[in-house]
Amino acid sequence: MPSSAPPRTRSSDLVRAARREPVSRTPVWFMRQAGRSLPEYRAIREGTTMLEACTRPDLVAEITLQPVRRHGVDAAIFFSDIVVPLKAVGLDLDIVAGVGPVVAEPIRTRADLDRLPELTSEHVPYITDAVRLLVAELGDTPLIGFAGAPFTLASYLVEGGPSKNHVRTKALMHGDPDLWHALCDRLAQISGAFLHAQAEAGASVVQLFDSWVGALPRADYARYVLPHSTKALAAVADLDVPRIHFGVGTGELLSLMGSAGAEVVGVDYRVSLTDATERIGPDHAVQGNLDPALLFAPWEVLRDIVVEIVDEGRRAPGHIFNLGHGVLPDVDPDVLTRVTELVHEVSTR
Ligand SMILES: Cc1c2[nH]c(c1CCC(=O)O)Cc1[nH]c(c(CCC(=O)O)c1C)Cc1[nH]c(c(CCC(=O)O)c1C)Cc1[nH]c(c(C)c1CCC(=O)O)C2
Repeated sequence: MPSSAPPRTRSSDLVRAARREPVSRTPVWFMRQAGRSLPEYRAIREGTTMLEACTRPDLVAEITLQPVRRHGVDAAIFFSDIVVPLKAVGLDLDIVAGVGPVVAEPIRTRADLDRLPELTSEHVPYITDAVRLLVAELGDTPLIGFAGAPFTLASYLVEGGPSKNHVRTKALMHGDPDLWHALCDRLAQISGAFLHAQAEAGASVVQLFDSWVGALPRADYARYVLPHSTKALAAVADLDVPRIHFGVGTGELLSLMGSAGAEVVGVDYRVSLTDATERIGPDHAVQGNLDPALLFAPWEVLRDIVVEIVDEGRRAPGHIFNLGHGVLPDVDPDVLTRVTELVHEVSTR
């Protein structure tokens, strides 16, 4: 199997945990560890829009490294956004601070699909450049590449922006299944190619974010989502990189998500790791699942909860410690450092 990931990260605890191999201690990283919780991030981002920052390899590399230096986490997550590949293929969209991705003209008809060509690595030279810079800097620490999953991307494209109820998305899915599948097939190509570009340039692990898929019942997930997420994950099957698949509110979907092809299933904080492991089965590692809101709780309380999650994780086939969703912007970053140290301390084998 051809491997593009740097061989020196092969024996890292993160990669080993993802492969359900023994680790020296539980690896930990935090979704959204780079970003507004860090004063050094707010300083470096001043005067640059989010999407502009994503196209500058020097900025991307520096922002990606900031939380690794500060917290001593076991992985870097590439600084970018799930909508960057959509912008790269020419779609008119922006990331509005405090709101999220906003699409100028939503995609709702077959003709609209023409505005969404397939992605090749030529669309994203700044991504592969940034990955190469990072891999050189990171040494033994793995870099996690990522993409948005077809459902979550489709939701932004069909709604035109963030949505609470995904009304237009669900109406399209059920009202015009052919168009839905055509849209998601295209998005699976784009996400898969985006993951492939990052892994080929040196990312050691990839994560497919299906953040909003918890809005669906199992039957709809199986029919309208699973084949497309499977295609996106299969796009990196030729590279030696473990895959993580995560969504929010996915308690009812966990077993199906496990069948999409990833080695690791991300678990949000609504389901215990013990229950999640039972649902997903012995062939997958799990990632999670501290409630990001609990980072605001008194340390004595937080401490016990972190220890409990580490203990549950030790009984799972493999465990990567993380939050159950992203870091909230106003969290005290010192708490993240303390959690990292605690996970390492109590899990050392
Ligand atoms: C749904 C989703 C998006 N983007 C992403 C997801 C999936 C993860 C999740 O469920 O949280 C993925 C993402 N977005 C960002 C990262 C960077 C790496 C990291 O996790 O540290 C990652 C992995 C940077 C970002 N992406 C965004 C920011 C904030 C913009 C800024 O700092 O100016 C960052 C650091 C913008 C963004 N982009 C999106 C949202 C909801 C927002 C926040 C809007 C806001 O509250 O301002 C879409």
